Amino acid sequence: MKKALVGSKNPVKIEAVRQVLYPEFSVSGTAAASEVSDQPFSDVETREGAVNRARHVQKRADIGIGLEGGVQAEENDIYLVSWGALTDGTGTWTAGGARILLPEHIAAMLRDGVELKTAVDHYSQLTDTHQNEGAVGILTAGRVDRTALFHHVVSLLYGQWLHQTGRRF
Ligand SMILES: O=P(O)(O)OP(=O)(O)OP(=O)(O)OC[C@H]1O[C@@H](n2cnc3c(O)ncnc32)[C@H](O)[C@@H]1O
Ligand SMILES: [Mg+2]
Repeated sequence: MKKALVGSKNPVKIEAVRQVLYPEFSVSGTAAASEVSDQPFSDVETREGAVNRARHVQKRADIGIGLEGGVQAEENDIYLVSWGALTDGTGTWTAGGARILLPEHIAAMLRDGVELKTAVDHYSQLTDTHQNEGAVGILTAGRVDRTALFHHVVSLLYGQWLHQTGRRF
């Protein structure tokens, strides 16, 4: 079986990739440096983190996948953003996920330098939300959780790869 390696140990990221790639690929995750801030603060930085993670892990698998969460400011608002990258060593494909407005209480903590996962745990009075429903799950009353958000991103990545390398339309 071909091997896909995810550049993270976060179970929600690995599960999102497994849902899309298994059984065509075996799927596992390992720590990989994003080489960006722990809290990426723009689409550019978040995308770069995803690409770096994917490239680092691809050397140990057939395809490498990087998924990165971040935030992007628009006027006075801050949005949660998600980016993904897939590389097979010959090319790299990228895609972004849905974005959602962060409540002002969370946005204010981010402006003070607090990491999103800490702000969301504080806001929700829960723990380890980033490895479970995620900010998006909390903010949508469970309608869209973090696995579902990354699932969509991974489908976009895998679909692009099939389209351009497998010539499937
Ligand atoms: O172990 P890794 O793969 O690093 O997983 P992570 O949960 O830290 O996720 P990211 O590094 O991709 O996310 C960057 C920051 O944004 C936070 N974040 C992003 N999306 C989130 C979400 O849906 N819920 C909670 N925190 C989120 C995350 O916890 C980090 O503080
Ligand atoms: Mg992280």
